[in-house]
Amino acid sequence: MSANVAEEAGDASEETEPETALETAKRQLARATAHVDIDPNVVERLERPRKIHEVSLPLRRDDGSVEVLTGFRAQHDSVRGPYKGGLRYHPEVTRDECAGLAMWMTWKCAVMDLPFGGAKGGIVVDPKDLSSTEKERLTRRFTQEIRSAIGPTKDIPAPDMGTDPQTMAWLMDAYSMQQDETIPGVVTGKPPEIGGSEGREEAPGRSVAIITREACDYYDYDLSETTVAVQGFGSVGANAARLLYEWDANIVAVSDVNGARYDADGIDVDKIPSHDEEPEAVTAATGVGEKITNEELLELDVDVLIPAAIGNVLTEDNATDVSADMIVEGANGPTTFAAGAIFAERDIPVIPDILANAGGVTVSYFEWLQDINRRAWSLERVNEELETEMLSAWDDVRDEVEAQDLTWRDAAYVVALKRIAAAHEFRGVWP
Ligand SMILES: NC(=O)C1=CN([C@@H]2O[C@H](COP(=O)(O)OP(=O)(O)OC[C@H]3O[C@@H](n4cnc5c(N)ncnc54)[C@H](OP(=O)(O)O)[C@@H]3O)[C@@H](O)[C@H]2O)C=CC1
Ligand SMILES: O=C(O)CCC(=O)C(=O)O
Repeated sequence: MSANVAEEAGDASEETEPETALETAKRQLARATAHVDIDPNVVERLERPRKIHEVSLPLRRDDGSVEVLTGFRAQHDSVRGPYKGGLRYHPEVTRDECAGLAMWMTWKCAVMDLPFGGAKGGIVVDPKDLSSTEKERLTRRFTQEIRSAIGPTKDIPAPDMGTDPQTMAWLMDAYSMQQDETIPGVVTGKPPEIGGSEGREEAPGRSVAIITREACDYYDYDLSETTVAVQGFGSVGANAARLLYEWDANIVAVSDVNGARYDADGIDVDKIPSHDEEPEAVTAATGVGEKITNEELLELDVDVLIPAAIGNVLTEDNATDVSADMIVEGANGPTTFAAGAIFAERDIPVIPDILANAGGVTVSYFEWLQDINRRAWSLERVNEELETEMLSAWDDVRDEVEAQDLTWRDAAYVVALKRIAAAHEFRGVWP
């Protein structure tokens, strides 16, 4: 273990409370700044979001009753371009979670060298409790409430947990109606029929698969002999699992919210519907391996573990029991700061979310370009350009890992912070 890593691992023993995404993001930032020459005033500015919009959302239910829900849009930093990031519908959304996720979007866009800053939004609601018409009314109301904060050159939402291309279509339509003109570039992740990009839905999972493939190559694993466990079978998890399966990896476990399916001989993941095709279908898939819990999946003795569902699943409580040789983060923030330190101490490489799942925002950028030019790209072109961008980001991060003997997360932060610091330097942050 390197001196840097050993020093960082020492912090783990003090962790007691569960971390919020914002706390994890701030601790990660503080640790990474030690490895990059950056003005402390810029760091102080980056420790907090620039704005958080909080809105009340009256929702008329189909039965006529009314409920008032809460929504957020956190905007972290826009020095490199308009704010960019997903919109999440989930019962555990909080102000701090949106702030932490917005921070991660700033780093993610900078790691990929995209001309965007970071944002994230959310509504505190269980989307499984909403009918389609309720979800549409809620999305239109949210758009109405945040209309002055978003726009193609201001802040561009996209899908995240609990939202999908249809949600983005409603958002685009509501915004366009308010502005009295059709403005496709206000959101990405729309259906291709209204200016969305081919390949956007599969993109975060595709990038997770590409980065897993590169990491296996780097650590000398033959992909066809690599065992992989994937938590979550949604936009990220299912697409990553399916592509890795197509590339001959041995997917031994996949999961949904209710539990996981495990087969040491491998699972044909094409036979299981994704969350989008049918929620909770993994555990319902009879005849596919044995049923285990999500907690057991995280501790399976596999080559690669891909947490691709929710945040904070790898904590100091289970980090010592994780038996995977490598972790590739499909979800945002699946590893707490304390767990990250334990993995560093145990020499388990963790390829961070801000690199691994960045294919989503990268194809969102392609979509934004297509909207500006009013010209669609073919799926083949999208996937080719995504591959190029992912390999270039992988090389940038790997170079920092090797140059400074850093963890993969610290190295990705260094790549991002150098670019953000340079932009702040040129633009000037002080009045
Ligand atoms: N969509 C995107 O563009 C991007 C998403 N991400 C991140 O990836 C993660 C997953 O997002 P996405 O794939 O879009 O989400 P989806 O809503 O498409 O899928 C989520 C999946 O996780 C499962 N799940 C939900 N809650 C739990 C839980 N408590 N324990 C275990 N599994 C659970 C769901 O199961 P079930 O079917 O049973 O509900 C489903 O399989 C999030 O962290 C998101 O921020 C990152 C980059 C881009
Ligand atoms: O596509 C985007 O703009 C953002 C996707 C997202 O929210 C994420 O990468 O976490």
